[in-house]
Amino acid sequence: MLRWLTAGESHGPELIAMIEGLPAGVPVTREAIGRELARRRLGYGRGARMKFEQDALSLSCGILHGRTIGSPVAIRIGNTEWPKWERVMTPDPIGRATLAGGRAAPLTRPRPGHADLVGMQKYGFDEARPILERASARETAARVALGAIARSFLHELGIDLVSHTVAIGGVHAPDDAPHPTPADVDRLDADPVRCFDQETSRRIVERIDQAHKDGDTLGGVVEVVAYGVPAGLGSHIQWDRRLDGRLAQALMGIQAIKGVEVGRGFALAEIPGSRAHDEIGLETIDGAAEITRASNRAGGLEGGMTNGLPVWVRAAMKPIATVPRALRTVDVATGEPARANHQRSDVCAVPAAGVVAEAMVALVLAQAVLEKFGGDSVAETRRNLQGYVDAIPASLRSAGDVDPDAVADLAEQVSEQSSERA
Ligand SMILES: Cc1cc2nc3c(=O)[nH]c(=O)nc-3n(C[C@H](O)[C@H](O)[C@H](O)COP(=O)(O)O)c2cc1C
Ligand SMILES: C=C(O[C@@H]1CC(C(=O)O)=C[C@@H](OP(=O)(O)O)[C@H]1O)C(=O)O
Repeated sequence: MLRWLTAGESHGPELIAMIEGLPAGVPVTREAIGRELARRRLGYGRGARMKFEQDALSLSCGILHGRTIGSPVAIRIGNTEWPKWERVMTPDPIGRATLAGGRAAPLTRPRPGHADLVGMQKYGFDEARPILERASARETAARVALGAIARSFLHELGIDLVSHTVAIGGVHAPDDAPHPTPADVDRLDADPVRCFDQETSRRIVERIDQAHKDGDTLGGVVEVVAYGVPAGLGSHIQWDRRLDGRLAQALMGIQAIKGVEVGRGFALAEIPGSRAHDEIGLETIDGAAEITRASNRAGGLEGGMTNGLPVWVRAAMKPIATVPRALRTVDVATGEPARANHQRSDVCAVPAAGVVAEAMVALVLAQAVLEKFGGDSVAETRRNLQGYVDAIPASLRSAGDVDPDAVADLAEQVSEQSSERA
């Protein structure tokens, strides 16, 4: 079983990530993980901290000469901000009274939308510091590091992922905008908001500038597409084995993600079945008849299982909770109405959330691959996968990838449906 955990506070000395259950032979280097961590720091609209803090990465165990050896992998990501926080965040029982104000001042004005208030209520604290430290999305650096390893494993099996920004602050890429493939990752990462459509990107940057001027924050929507995923990961047998449900939890488990969509998700609820599903056809390819699909509105998942088409999921992020034009709250120290704590913050972290979403999808897919195919070495997993694919009878063979979404087609159907309703 592939399982992973993270530990660490936002302003603590380090984040720690651990993953167990990977086969031996997965290529892993500091450079490759470092590249993924750097991608997570990208994005127009991120706050001051991203400019001066680095992810100080070290690989503690489980990797020898650039490959996993089958034992647990542990990763350490040092917070280079630590020296400034060493006293405030010390694990030693120094007593709060010995700390002066500034960074050490109790955070008694909980921010609406963050974990502050409910965390204080639940864990019995009179200020938010012990809550926000772990609720902070600083933790996502640890997940991205783990995701980099999962990606590498998937890549060995011909599975590759890409993520991109679909919308920020109400500015959407057109439904018929082309979809990126893994070959487009560099181009996407070079874009200030990781959006594939240049005109949308330009308008999003303007929108972020406006929010910044207004002392406001923004959310948005990201999409992850995984190519080369074999049919049959996940299962229809029990609710908790459905891969769509597991992906939804993994995405919803990212800080500030409030909605998840599989394939055309919500749009499918608007149209009749005759227009919503991916019709099955036959095509002769190299002299053999193969099963084809006219579209991929289901996002590569039917009955909780992958169906051999690209897996396609979206996640909606709420706006950042630390709004510069601070929201109304209560100062729990005085019992008086107040404005929420605000020091510094991202205006928008949607592009980074896309990279985190990619990592979470990679981890869940790697877990599902290992459940189905097992293997103590990558070579064994590959053999098992190939054996399974080869054993599918000719009459059930699929032609493989189609266009990932047929979005334009569906958009047309949705607007037809709206005009029918009107
Ligand atoms: C990559 C990323 C960066 C974030 N940066 C900030 C930030 O700078 N300030 C903030 O208040 N929230 C930030 N958030 C969101 C908070 O972590 C989130 O609002 C908080 O955990 C509560 O959300 P929840 O209700 O989903 O748990 C960020 C989230 C992500 C994914
Ligand atoms: C540090 C990261 O993100 C942080 C996530 C975050 C939050 O509240 O979620 C708040 C901000 O931190 P601070 O309050 O110290 O300015 C972000 O910078 C990171 O992504 O590496």
